[in-house]
Amino acid sequence: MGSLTKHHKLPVIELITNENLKPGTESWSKTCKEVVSALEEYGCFVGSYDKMTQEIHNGVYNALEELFDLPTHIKMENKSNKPLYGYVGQVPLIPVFESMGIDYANTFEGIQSFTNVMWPNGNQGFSENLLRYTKLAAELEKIVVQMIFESYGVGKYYESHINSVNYLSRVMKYREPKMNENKMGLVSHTDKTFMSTIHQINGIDGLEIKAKDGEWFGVELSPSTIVVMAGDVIMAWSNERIKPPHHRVNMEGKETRFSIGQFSFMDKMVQTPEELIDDEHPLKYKTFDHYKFLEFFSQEKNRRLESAIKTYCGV
Ligand SMILES: O=C(O)CCC(=O)C(=O)O
Ligand SMILES: [Fe+2]
Repeated sequence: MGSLTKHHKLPVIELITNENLKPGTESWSKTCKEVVSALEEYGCFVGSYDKMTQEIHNGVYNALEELFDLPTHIKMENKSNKPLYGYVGQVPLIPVFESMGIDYANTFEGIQSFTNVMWPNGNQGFSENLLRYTKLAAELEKIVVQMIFESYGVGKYYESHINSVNYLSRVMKYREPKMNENKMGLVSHTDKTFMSTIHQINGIDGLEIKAKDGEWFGVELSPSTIVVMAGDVIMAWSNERIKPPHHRVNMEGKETRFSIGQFSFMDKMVQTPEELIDDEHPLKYKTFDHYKFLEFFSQEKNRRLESAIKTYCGV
């Protein structure tokens, strides 16, 4: 594992309800600039969101501990007909990693149908705890997306974009590595999403980001923060104004870590707005179907491409 640099620090952006989160205010415009500049520089930032309370955080913590304590054969019942949406675990390259996916994660029905597979007799506490977080994460992502659309002068497309977004949540456990075991929790990758949010649950850092200059740096996170990250699909949509950062999880010297990622996927064709195409930014991606892109990426032969999205629909 390469060493980490201290040259970079992920920008922390305060997102305060009733202050800078009201469209049209001066404070909103200032925050839009901070958000877009962080995304253009690092592809992600740390959002310090006042609605992300200790209570919501603790609720997710309890939910995840209870969930991962279930027997493996039950966790493996987490299946989906969408590619890469189900249970992941016991992978030889990343033995410490285990994860489950929850589709339509910000809806009652989505959480409920996941809960019913894990606990056929129901588990209301789990569902409630999780839903409070997934709704919040979706809300935060939508605010950030609105800021991006407005900043790039394409606010008129925001409503139709939001109406065709679905959220997949992935709950993740990285157990403490044993001696001589691979310490990598997740290998370097970019997300195949429009955008992602990541919340770290139990105070164990491990997320690392690759800066534009190629240097890797660690991210320190607290219970009230959520990392907001660009995926491959917003790169195509924005005609490469925003690029997804390579990131990984390193468990070297770490205790068991829990996190929850929430990933946005588009239900309609993804197209670069014509306003984002000009002489300086000629069109770089053809219009494409997000789930077909995911299918493409899920094939073994495409998993290690330099940029799956460029190969899939680059002009
Ligand atoms: O656990 C984390 O902090 C990151 C997870 C991640 O990168 C992913 O699920 O794509
Ligand atoms: Fe990721």
